[in-house]
Amino acid sequence: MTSSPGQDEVKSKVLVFGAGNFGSCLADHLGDSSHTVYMWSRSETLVQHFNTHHRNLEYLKDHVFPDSVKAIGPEFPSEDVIRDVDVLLFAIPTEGVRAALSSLKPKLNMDRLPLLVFVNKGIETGTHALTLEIIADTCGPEVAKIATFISGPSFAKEIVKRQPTSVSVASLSEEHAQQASKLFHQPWFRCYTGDDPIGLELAGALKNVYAIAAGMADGLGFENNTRAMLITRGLAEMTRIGTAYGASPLTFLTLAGVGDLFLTCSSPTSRNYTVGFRLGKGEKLDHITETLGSVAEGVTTTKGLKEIVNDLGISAPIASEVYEVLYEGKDVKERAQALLCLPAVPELDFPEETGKPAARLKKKLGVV
Ligand SMILES: NC(=O)c1ccc[n+]([C@@H]2O[C@H](COP(=O)([O-])OP(=O)(O)OC[C@H]3O[C@@H](n4cnc5c(N)ncnc54)[C@H](O)[C@@H]3O)[C@@H](O)[C@H]2O)c1
Ligand SMILES: O=P(O)(O)OC[C@H](O)CO
Repeated sequence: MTSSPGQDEVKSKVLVFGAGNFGSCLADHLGDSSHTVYMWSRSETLVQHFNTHHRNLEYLKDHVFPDSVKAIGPEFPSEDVIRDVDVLLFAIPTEGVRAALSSLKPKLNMDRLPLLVFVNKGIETGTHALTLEIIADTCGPEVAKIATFISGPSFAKEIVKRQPTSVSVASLSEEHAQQASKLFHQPWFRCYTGDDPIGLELAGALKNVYAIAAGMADGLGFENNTRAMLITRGLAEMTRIGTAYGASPLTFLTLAGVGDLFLTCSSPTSRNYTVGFRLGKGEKLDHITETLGSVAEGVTTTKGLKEIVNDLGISAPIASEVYEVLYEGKDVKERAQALLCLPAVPELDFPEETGKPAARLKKKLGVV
């Protein structure tokens, strides 16, 4: 596939934080589009091997990366490197974002901020903060207001094979959402922009919890009807939570919402689905996470989501059952049966009170 006419001809310097599946996949994607890419890893062995062989020792092992991608590390990137690039791309799990941004902040040139792109899909445990809030806490509201977020149905191992993929790109700043879209957009990686980063973040984080539920159902031996039920009722639940939070309900019908929910609830390529499937087969959570070899953000997000749902005082039966299995040691089969025995309710019910958490967050950012 050739590049589309009229795409961005300007070549950028990009620093990717995280050399896992998605960090290296996006480094490859941007390097392929002739941008200059630095990829930071905390592993010295990975850095040396990558720069010698153009391969990642730990993730996407079969893939050969273009010369335009150089690994750096294991030390956190220097101020010189950070101030020299146009784009900072964060592809590390949500639990690591606060520490990374705290190290970054003193090195940022606040008079000439780079484009900041976040692709993690999770809710922070303890604070139950979205990444938008973590950015505000660590780097200040001015940085959060221009931060951009990418989410959608996008398995790293398919992107490196140039399987046509589409994602949602959102920011409180339309200008910056456009910039991020322009940077990534290719015929095989199509970007659609939006202005609801809170909804996009919630959609990307929550679909991981429902992917665990879908995996559990498959692991227990349930078939296609059951998976379709979980996807659809999961979407209803995500939309109810997101609307109560203050996101647009329509965001849950985007690539970042139903698109990614479909993908991760129906494929063993999904790590979250795999966690659920293995739980459904009777394995213990600790053993699964120790042997998975990569992060499944839904596991920690289930904890943060529980607090959000409790604070909002709304019904989220599927997420609650996932929480009970993961964190209260309840039996998967017994919790699935409990879900099936819930009384009949109206199919569509939106929360009466909406918007408080998003309003609080926007106030923190100085956005009306
Ligand atoms: N893999 C995918 O297909 C995919 C697609 C879209 C979004 N994502 C999201 O991207 C994020 C990263 O996922 P991934 O697939 O690359 O995970 P991964 O487990 O493959 O790699 C994570 C990387 O982050 C690094 N890391 C972990 N904790 C860190 C910390 N505290 N500080 C700095 N670096 C740290 C690891 O060393 C590793 O390089 C997740 O939020 C995931 O949901 C992944
Ligand atoms: O492997 P998962 O479950 O983390 O899913 C990866 C991406 O989020 C798919 O879009």
